[in-house]
Amino acid sequence: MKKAVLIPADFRDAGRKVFEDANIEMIAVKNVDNEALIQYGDQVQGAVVMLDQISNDTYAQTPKLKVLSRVGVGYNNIDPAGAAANGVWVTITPHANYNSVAEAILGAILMAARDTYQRQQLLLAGKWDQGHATAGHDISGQTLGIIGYGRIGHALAQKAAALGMKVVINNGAHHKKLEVGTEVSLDELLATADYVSLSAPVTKETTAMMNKQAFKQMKPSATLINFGRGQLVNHGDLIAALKNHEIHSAVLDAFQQEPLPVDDELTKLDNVFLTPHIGGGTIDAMDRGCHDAASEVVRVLQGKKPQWPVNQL
Ligand SMILES: NC(=O)c1ccc[n+]([C@@H]2O[C@H](COP(=O)([O-])OP(=O)(O)OC[C@H]3O[C@@H](n4cnc5c(N)ncnc54)[C@H](O)[C@@H]3O)[C@@H](O)[C@H]2O)c1
Ligand SMILES: O=C(O)[C@H](O)[C@H](O)COP(=O)(O)O
Repeated sequence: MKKAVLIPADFRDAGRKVFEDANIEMIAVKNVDNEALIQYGDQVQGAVVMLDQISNDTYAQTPKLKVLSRVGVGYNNIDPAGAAANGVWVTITPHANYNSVAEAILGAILMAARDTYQRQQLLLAGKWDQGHATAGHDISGQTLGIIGYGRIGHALAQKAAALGMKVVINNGAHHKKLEVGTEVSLDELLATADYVSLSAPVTKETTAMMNKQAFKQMKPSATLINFGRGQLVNHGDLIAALKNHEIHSAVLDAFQQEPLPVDDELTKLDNVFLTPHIGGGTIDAMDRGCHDAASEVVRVLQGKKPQWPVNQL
């Protein structure tokens, strides 16, 4: 009997072709979430997952399921141990989007350096404010603090250094050999960086690591950039720090609650720039991600170990 997988409706052709070539049937649904997994639980051996939360209770109703393949890197929407306990691999696509995210962060820095978004808002409101005193800084010579020196952090460090930024890096307790930049303590990074960029995973240590205390340690002229996960930041403390001008601004692509409620306090501030989790969402990255995610499913359904598992069976 033909094997079947659950895919999101917008799954790209680059991934569909991998399934077609392996003669695997695709069942497309709007969101591959608990509801869809339960609905097709007696049919599918694999599923491609985006950012929907998958609960451990679901596996009781997915007897054939062997693999949940994430298009993306963060897997805080799935419990890898819970999946493994039910005989389900969880895989990610580590090569697909790190450079795209690094480019997006670089864009955020360049834009924040000139308050570009805020200046457009003023212009559109009829205020031609050329005010030189508040016209921002060159990024060359400024300090970028990178928290989380993995794939994204490394790519970002290279790009920022090439543009003349001073780069300081903190990778928690995991020391890494650096090609550019200097490893510093978290305290030093927060105190010296003009831009603090988050690219660490969500763990016990990193959850809400950017809190009231951390914002007080940052320079009042500094910008927080979060293209990691919303859970890294205490939402209420960030709003207070922005309102009280304890930090200059924030560029945010990830939020504690996604979608960000349209009436969230953040949306009312004029020193923020918000995007809907698009850091790794270029067409190129999604083509690579869908291709790699499908390849992982095919490997598992062919009885092989996946290339990029985040759990072990
Ligand atoms: N906005 C987006 O679209 C988007 C896209 C891709 C990834 N992400 C997020 O970015 C994160 C990083 O992605 P990546 O591919 O670089 O992952 P990665 O695993 O390559 O790098 C993460 C790095 O963080 C380090 N780290 C762990 N604990 C830390 C701590 N307490 N303090 C500082 N550093 C710590 C790790 O040692 C590792 O070097 C992902 O977990 C995901 O949540 C977001
Ligand atoms: O499709 C999306 O929502 C994202 O582009 C993609 O899933 C990125 O996920 P991440 O790499 O942040 O885990």
